Amino acid sequence: MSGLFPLIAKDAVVRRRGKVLVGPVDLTLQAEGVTAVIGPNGAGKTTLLRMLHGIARLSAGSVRWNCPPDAAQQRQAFVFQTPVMMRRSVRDNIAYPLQLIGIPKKQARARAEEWAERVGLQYAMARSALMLSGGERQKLALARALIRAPEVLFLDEPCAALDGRATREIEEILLGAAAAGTRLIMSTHNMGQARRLASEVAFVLNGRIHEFSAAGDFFDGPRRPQADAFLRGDIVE
Ligand SMILES: Nc1ncnc2c1ncn2[C@@H]1O[C@H](COP(=O)(O)OP(=O)(O)OP(=O)(O)O)[C@@H](O)[C@H]1O
Repeated sequence: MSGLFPLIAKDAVVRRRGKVLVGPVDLTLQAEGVTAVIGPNGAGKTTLLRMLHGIARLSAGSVRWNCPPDAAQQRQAFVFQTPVMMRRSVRDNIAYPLQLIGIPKKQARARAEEWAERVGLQYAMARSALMLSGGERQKLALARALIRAPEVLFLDEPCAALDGRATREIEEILLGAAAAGTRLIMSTHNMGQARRLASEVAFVLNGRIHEFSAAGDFFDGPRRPQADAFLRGDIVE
């Protein structure tokens, strides 16, 4: 099986109702690292992630992985900002992606147990997923995404509205996934989180990638004035 990377976007544009939401974007992502997508509200971070993942229809340009699109899709997962829970147990929710690809229920449930333990949800396996707290829901969403060992995991604000402790726990899971070889591409409003996790930063403003740099360089001294203003907490439009 060939590598998924590089991911190459060329002049990629997502337009809806005559308005450009993202683009044109030229971006090459390599196999290594954790990419943080940052920028003000409404800048286009979510749309950019959806575009790269292949679930936002392109209006122009291209987004290509190093393998055919169907195969690439199978090798990725996406954790949405507000994950959808099935009205079933935590165990069934985590096991579901494996059942979808034909793994027998018993085996899928055994793997779900392993993942519940890794994300710290083993105590909640029999509970309805609808009863979980925000932090628990995110852990479930991560276990459900990681159970198929995706090569790439997109995350849209995985810690939005979580407190410090839940954020730390989620970050530990993410670092574990990255160490195990999953490529992370995530949006975040939390600059502390971007500093802790990211090896590279894409700064998005008005649907364009204004700056794409190694995280250390970006946080030490962004090249673009808008990025600098954003990091200082100014309102950037
Ligand atoms: N399907 C759609 N049709 C029309 N406009 C949309 C659609 N989806 C998003 N938008 C608009 O596109 C812009 C970018 O939205 P997006 O959610 O990508 O930004 P964001 O940077 O993720 O924002 P936030 O930080 O607030 O989550 C916003 O102005 C939003 O209202």
